[in-house]
Amino acid sequence: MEKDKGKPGLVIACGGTGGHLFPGLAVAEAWTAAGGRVLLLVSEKPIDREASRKYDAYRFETIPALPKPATFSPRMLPFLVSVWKTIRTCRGLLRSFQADAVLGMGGFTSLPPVVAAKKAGIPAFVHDSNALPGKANRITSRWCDEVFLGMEAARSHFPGKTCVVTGTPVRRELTTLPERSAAAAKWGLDPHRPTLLVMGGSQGARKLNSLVAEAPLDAAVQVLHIAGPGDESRVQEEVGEREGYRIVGFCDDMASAYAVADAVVARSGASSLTELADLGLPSLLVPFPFAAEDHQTVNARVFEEAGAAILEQEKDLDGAKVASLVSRMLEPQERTRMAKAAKSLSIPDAAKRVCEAIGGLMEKGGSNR
Ligand SMILES: CC(=O)N[C@H]1[C@@H](OP(=O)(O)OP(=O)(O)OC[C@H]2O[C@@H](n3ccc(=O)[nH]c3=O)[C@H](O)[C@@H]2O)O[C@H](CO)[C@@H](O)[C@@H]1O
Repeated sequence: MEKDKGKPGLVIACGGTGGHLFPGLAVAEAWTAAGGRVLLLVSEKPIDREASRKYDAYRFETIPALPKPATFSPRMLPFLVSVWKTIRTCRGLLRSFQADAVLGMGGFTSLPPVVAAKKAGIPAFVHDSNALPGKANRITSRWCDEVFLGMEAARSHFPGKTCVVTGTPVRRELTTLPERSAAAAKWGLDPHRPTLLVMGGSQGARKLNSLVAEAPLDAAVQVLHIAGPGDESRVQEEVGEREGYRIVGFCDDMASAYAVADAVVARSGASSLTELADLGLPSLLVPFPFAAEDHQTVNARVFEEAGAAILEQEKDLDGAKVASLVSRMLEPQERTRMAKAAKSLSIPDAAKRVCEAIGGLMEKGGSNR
């Protein structure tokens, strides 16, 4: 590919899930706005295709998603062979794009591009958005010049590394929401009624969906329920015909969804939490129980301790309890108090901070490895 001379080229590895892709896209927006070029590396997973559809102005390349098997599993050898092959593919991509820096947004999909950057003598960075960083990022950080963090709580997990708390980048479209009335009209909802947004992360959440579907919510409360790809019709069956209850599969207009919400029931993935903090939305957080090392509980605890959220484990909930907690969050005084606490956790301009940190290191003369 022709290099657009003078424009610094950043490769962003952000495949595997919305929690990597969307912050990666936010960095792409900030980097190009500052005059740079970007190449986004995603996986072949359907969620990456679905979630990146709206962003076709950017150049995307796919590399394999690399789920790491257990250390002594017979699948370890094929995994290492795939990592090695993907590092070679990435070296070719970095060369043809004439990359000046590489940023991994998490997961083992970030490892090969970061290692390829080290081999090419290009500065490399990793961003971790969770309070308890993933194993992949802890390993990948060994090849990185600096580590960017979404939350201060993660710092102690990267001993000996230079860590910068940048916050987690949020897409530009979520920084200014549409009018509530326009958003309500889009979803066929009444802007004057209290509205609950239900979201299970970019890949949905079956059990959480059912808990809300069976909750005997106050009749005045409307619901916008993002069921996730593939779970829409099952949730619709569970809910039945209920006035003021909208169900969608994957939502490609989160700005309109947030604009109509007064309170949220959600998993506690880091990007969702960052958005709730930025927008000052009270939440009932139900961590995905099988998330690696239970990191979603650690994330949710940060919000619970700040008074921004109610934290409940899925196993301790039933429909009736969900309904009572939702009523509590929607009570005006409680809602205001929680909204303020959520806002206090917001780190604005995270994408800009990431870009400035990368640019700063590039100016200092690139990789210090
Ligand atoms: C199950 C699991 O292990 N999930 C992890 C995954 O994020 P996962 O993708 O599950 O969840 P996150 O909350 O981090 O991100 C969801 C993102 O998708 C967007 N969205 C969601 C639904 C939808 O229909 N449309 C849409 O655009 C949200 O606005 C948000 O930006 O990586 C995160 C970052 O390491 C972790 O914190 C999560 O714990």
